[in-house]
Amino acid sequence: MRFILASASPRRREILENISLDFEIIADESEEIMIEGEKPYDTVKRLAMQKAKNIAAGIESGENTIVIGADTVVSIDGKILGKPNDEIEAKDMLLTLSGRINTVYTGLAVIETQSGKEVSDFVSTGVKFRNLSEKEIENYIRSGEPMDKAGAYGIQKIGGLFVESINGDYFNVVGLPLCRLGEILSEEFGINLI
Ligand SMILES: Cc1cn([C@H]2C[C@H](O)[C@@H](COP(=O)(O)OP(=O)(O)OP(=O)(O)O)O2)c(=O)[nH]c1=O
Repeated sequence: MRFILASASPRRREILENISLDFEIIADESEEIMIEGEKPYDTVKRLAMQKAKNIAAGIESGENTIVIGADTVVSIDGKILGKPNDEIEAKDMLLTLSGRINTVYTGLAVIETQSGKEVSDFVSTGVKFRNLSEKEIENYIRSGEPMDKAGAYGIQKIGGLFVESINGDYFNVVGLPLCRLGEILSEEFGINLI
């Protein structure tokens, strides 16, 4: 079985490398469009499926291939926070997150090329931030870390200094809900990673 991760995210890559899965990376470059009023779990499932489908469409028939797509957003106050467009937006996001609980949603999509079977799901994790000072937010933005991350933070690096606790799967916050992925592969595709 051939595995393809349809993602440019180094975090997702690392999570799969850590379980010794033999996989290739083909990133989908298509635009991620937000739809007003769409629920965060629908957004992440839709975008994960878009990424997986775009890559699966380019796979030549031959070896049976599993294509995995994922998409992550942060949600707070009923609003979806994607990646910040600039440092001002990053600061706004971090001020909003300070001292409160946000919910991270990651959508997963798995496609098997030979059967054409498609499965998608999502996982959510609550993340509690301690109070952040203006100086800490400014220093964090200066580090460059927030700019390519949903909600303007990365729990796995410097952003971990802000996270008091989480409720749910840590890997889901980083961008790939590993436990759910293993379950989907086993239950829906008969593939056991362990
Ligand atoms: C909340 C949070 C997000 N993130 C990252 C995960 C994702 O890489 C990114 C959200 O952007 P995504 O659009 O989900 O993914 P991506 O653009 O990095 O990669 P691709 O579209 O090719 O799959 O935010 C962290 O690394 N740590 C965190 O704590």
